[in-house]
Amino acid sequence: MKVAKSISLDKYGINNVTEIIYNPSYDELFIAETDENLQGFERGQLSELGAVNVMTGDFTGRSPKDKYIVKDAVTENTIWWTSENAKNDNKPISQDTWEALKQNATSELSGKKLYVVDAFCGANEDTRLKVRFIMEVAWQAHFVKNMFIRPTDAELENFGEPDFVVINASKTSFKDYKTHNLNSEVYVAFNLTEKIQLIGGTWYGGEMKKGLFSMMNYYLPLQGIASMHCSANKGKEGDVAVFFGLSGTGKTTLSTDPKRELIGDDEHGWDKDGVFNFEGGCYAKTIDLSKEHEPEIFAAIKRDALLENVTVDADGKIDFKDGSVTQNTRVSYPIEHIENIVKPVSKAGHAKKVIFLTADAFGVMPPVSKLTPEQTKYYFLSGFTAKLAGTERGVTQPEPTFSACFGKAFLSLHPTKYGEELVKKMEEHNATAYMVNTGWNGTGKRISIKDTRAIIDRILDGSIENAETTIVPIFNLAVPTGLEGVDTNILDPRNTYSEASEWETKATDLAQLFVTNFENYTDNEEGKSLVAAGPQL
Ligand SMILES: Nc1ncnc2c1ncn2[C@@H]1O[C@H](COP(=O)(O)OP(=O)(O)O)[C@@H](O)[C@H]1O
Ligand SMILES: C=C(OP(=O)(O)O)C(=O)O
Ligand SMILES: [Mn+2]
Repeated sequence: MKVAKSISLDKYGINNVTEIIYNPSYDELFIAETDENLQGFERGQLSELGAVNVMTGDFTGRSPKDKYIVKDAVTENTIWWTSENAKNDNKPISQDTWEALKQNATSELSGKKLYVVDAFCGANEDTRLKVRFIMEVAWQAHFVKNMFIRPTDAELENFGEPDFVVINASKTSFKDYKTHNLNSEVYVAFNLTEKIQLIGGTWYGGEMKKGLFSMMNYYLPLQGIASMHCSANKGKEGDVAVFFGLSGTGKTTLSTDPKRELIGDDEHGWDKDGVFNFEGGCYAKTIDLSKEHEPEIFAAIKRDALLENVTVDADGKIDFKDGSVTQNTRVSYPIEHIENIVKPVSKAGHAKKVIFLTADAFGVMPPVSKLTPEQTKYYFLSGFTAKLAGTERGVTQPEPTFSACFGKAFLSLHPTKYGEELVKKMEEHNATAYMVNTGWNGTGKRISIKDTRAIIDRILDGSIENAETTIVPIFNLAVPTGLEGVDTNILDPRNTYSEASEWETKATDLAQLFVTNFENYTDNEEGKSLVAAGPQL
């Protein structure tokens, strides 16, 4: 323990704590999480790459159905609440239910030896949250140390009172959920007045990371700052690119580019000075991970990285191909495990290129399209992709989905708010947008990482602007007819089918889904005017 601190957890309702391990070092965490006396999911296993692997039990992905926000004077008129006509994951709970959940979590943690980790969410001092994580499981302390911004000793000394507190009681769950009309024993609950997140019943690390993202998505747009579910990197000329996309579309894979400095792989803000990371680490998918296709991520899996739900045999040998526990196998690592990163603070200038990643399981979308400003707004609000199996509970097959702003599950405010903030920044800084399909085409196969990387290179070096384009009908998307380093046969998706009419049938079906989904946004003039930028039947 570098900083000796006397912290009382009584104010959170956690009493009689026997010991507090405060901001432990990586070495202390390693010893604690591999302790042979640990049982069950608490115990990590050392793998051949030096990283410890942990299993998270039933919950190997987020559980959006168990997410709740206390509806009170602070949130009543600000949160984008779920409604019968427009369902989302922001389900209201009463103060009474909150008290019951808090009682459940705090009584689990009372009387125990606990870990407390203080860290930052957000790279900029003026908008970051000082977050305190409280938990009884060592590897969870390791996870948040990897994922959030690690304060220096001096910053820790002056940390003061946290802006937000996360109480993780994953070992217990809420048996009395039916009385309170909740979905299950599991809870991921937020109180914006008390500024506390409670977790019970799920061990999935992603709940802590994405929970705070939802909170940044609340606070930043209200201050006129774009808050984005995207990765970001910076080229040699200082040129910044952001890559939006739902889980599994390639944010982490494609932003980790040895030619460019990584800013971050998942959550960013865009303010008057530029793009900045919320996090201090990355959370990469490891299913089918190969040294050949993703060498930087592979190399990041070493001591201090933390594997989740990866198959490791008794000798520590890893099988990244095994998805028998979940398709959503993961590794978290501090961003410094990637060699080419923006240092010392994960921030850079304004973005010039905005890329929307979609993993289209229908085989309709072109691998790359140039978007007009109107199409940019339309496709951002639509947030089309296929949900891949695993990251959310219950999703076992790729499912076509419209996830507003490419991150509906994490939006605390109405989607149009995120659209407004993004468009404002893009217009101010002359940024252009592209849609990149990292999913499937008429061949039935996923577009190769190699082709996608070459497409991204041509967007980022600007050469795509010189390419001739053709308009793909129905969607009216401009696609280049040739790009250096990219298989020409795949650029127009119609050419990947033996009969172009097969594409047309699928495209018509998908266009219908777009049109229906966009009805969520046509209750005002601005929304109505965007319909013309979408697919036309
Ligand atoms: N063409 C492609 N582009 C990007 N990723 C691809 C592609 N084909 C397959 N993949 C795989 O898809 C997954 C993308 O996941 P990831 O980059 O972690 O997504 P995200 O960060 O958006 O959740 C990785 O497992 C990657 O290996
Ligand atoms: C960690 C998650 O997302 P992503 O795949 O975008 O990193 C998640 O949705 O739980
Ligand atoms: Mn990711």
